Amino acid sequence: MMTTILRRTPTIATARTFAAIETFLINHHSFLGTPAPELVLPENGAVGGEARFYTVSALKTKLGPSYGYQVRDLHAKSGPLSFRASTPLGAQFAVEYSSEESTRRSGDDEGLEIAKLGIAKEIVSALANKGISKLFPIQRAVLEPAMQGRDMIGRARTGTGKTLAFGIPILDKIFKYNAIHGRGKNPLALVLAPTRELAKQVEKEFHDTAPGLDTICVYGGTPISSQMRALDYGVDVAVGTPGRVIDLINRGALNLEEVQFVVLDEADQMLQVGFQEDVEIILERVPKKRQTLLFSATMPGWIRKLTQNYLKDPAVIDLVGDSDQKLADGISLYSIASDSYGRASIIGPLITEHAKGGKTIVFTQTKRDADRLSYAMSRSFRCEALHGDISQSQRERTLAGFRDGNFNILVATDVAARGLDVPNVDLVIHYELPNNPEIFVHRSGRTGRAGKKGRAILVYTQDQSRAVRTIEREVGCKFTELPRIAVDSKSIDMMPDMGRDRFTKGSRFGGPSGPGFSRSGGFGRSSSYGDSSGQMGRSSGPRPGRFGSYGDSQSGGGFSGSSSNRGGNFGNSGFGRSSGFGNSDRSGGFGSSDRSSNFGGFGSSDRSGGSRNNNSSRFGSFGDDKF
Ligand SMILES: Nc1ncnc2c1ncn2[C@@H]1O[C@H](COP(=O)(O)OP(=O)(O)OP(=O)(O)O)[C@@H](O)[C@H]1O
Repeated sequence: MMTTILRRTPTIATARTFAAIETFLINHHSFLGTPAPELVLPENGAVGGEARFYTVSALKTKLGPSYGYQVRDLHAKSGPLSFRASTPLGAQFAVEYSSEESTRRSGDDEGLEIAKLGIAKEIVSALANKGISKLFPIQRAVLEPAMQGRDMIGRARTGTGKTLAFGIPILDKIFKYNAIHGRGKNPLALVLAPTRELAKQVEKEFHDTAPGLDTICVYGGTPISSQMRALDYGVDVAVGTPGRVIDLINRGALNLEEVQFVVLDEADQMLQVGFQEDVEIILERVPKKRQTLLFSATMPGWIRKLTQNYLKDPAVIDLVGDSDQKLADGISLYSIASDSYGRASIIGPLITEHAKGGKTIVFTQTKRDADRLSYAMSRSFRCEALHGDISQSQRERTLAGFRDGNFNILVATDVAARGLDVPNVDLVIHYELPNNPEIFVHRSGRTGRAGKKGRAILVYTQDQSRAVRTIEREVGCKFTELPRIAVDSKSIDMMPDMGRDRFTKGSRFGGPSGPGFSRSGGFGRSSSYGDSSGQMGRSSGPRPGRFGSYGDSQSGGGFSGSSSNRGGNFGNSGFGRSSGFGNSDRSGGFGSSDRSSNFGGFGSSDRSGGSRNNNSSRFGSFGDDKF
């Protein structure tokens, strides 16, 4: 109670605050049957005579320790003076750039000097502490329209700084807004991300960039109560995964009525079927008058059409454009053929040869393969697995250990494909073909970030060679073929089961090449990468061609371009609205164009409770543990 009184108290507390506290103490202690402590007014901090104003810090010093009460300021951190009590009237952000800056902007292709942009000093110095003093191209391109309040679709290659591209203008605007209106309890910005790890990373980048603002990251797999408490103290920015955000809304803990900025990071994934329903539930709670920003390194054609539902007159900032090359510049690509049995055994030699002591991420299609491969490799290397069936606390420990260099090889499902920014990942190995070209771009993009160089190696079976060419065409890249690595039977025996059942689920590239391939109804390997039980499909919405495979269809496997609606129970993987890309008229080629959802099975929830008030519950959850 006292905490609440003081938390809701402006930085300057009046005698009224004291009266409220006094009453509380008397009532509370009479209830306990103990004498109420005498309230000692602070000597310091009084402003003016009889008005008796006291600083909150004086109150905290005096009252907190003396009486054993926890006393907190409004939000966890100190902010600008005054308290924003009313609902804001909409964006009131005027940003002037210095003329010097304007000149620079129109000129050369050097990064803009952040210190000269009129951005809040705190942001400038926080960025400088991180060694960031000039904007990257996407940041430069986004800044002005973002500052003008434009909705936006932003595309730039992996590792080119998209987080700060939307982060800097939003944080700057919040600083300026708070300076005028004071700080409020409800967030002004909401950032949605598809995985917990990415949400955490984005929140950390926001926090590091604006330490004076309060940011929170909300995601499943962690106690909701602490997130509710933190929200109750008030935040400026909420970052989270959709499931947990909805939970918090339903529990009345997260109020989005004051949100003025919404970001969908990895927008093409956030708007894939499954996530999209959750995103829509959330957007219904956000004021219509807002600025919405969609960012990703990949923006398939369908997304542009879909965004009309979410964006008003968006500025499209596309630094990839029609360029054939969709990968980040510094990534060298290699491919290597292997048969299914031998593929696990060649990973070690590939790492030894190509990682050169740096970090490696090996991407598998299934959680089971991630576990098995990491287990098998752990006999010779220090490595760990990361996927959605691992407890959240272990996921966090694993990622932290990988970042810190406690081990250098991470074997992960596509839960790690998007957004993760781990320094010094020198090598990415696609242990199996990804489900679609977007995922290939994102997986590969875990290396070669922020101007650094990196390598990505695609392992394929001989009968997937057509699919490899298709990737080259779609991604605008060229693989350098590595010589086959001879594998002796002893090392295969050390990798029991690896590769034997790959095609019972998993990649939509490539035809069957190993025993254990089982197809149901002709396209059973329809892509779920969780082992999670699939739910039903849903028939709604005219989204074509999402079942296409781009396998080599020697065996008739390339199911291409069902014109179907969403969903269906295909194969053994549950939810089948996965992934085609390519033309539906190309049998066995990429399914036509659209919505290349790459995930089939619905994993269990990112939501730890709360009611779902919407038909999307029929899908089970789309939490990130589906990967
Ligand atoms: N202006 C800058 N100067 C130096 N480093 C920067 C700058 N902007 C961002 N970075 C760094 O570049 C790295 C990549 O940034 P970020 O993760 O935002 O990339 P991204 O474009 O979002 O990548 P992805 O598409 O994989 O999500 C981060 O480590 C970030 O701190």
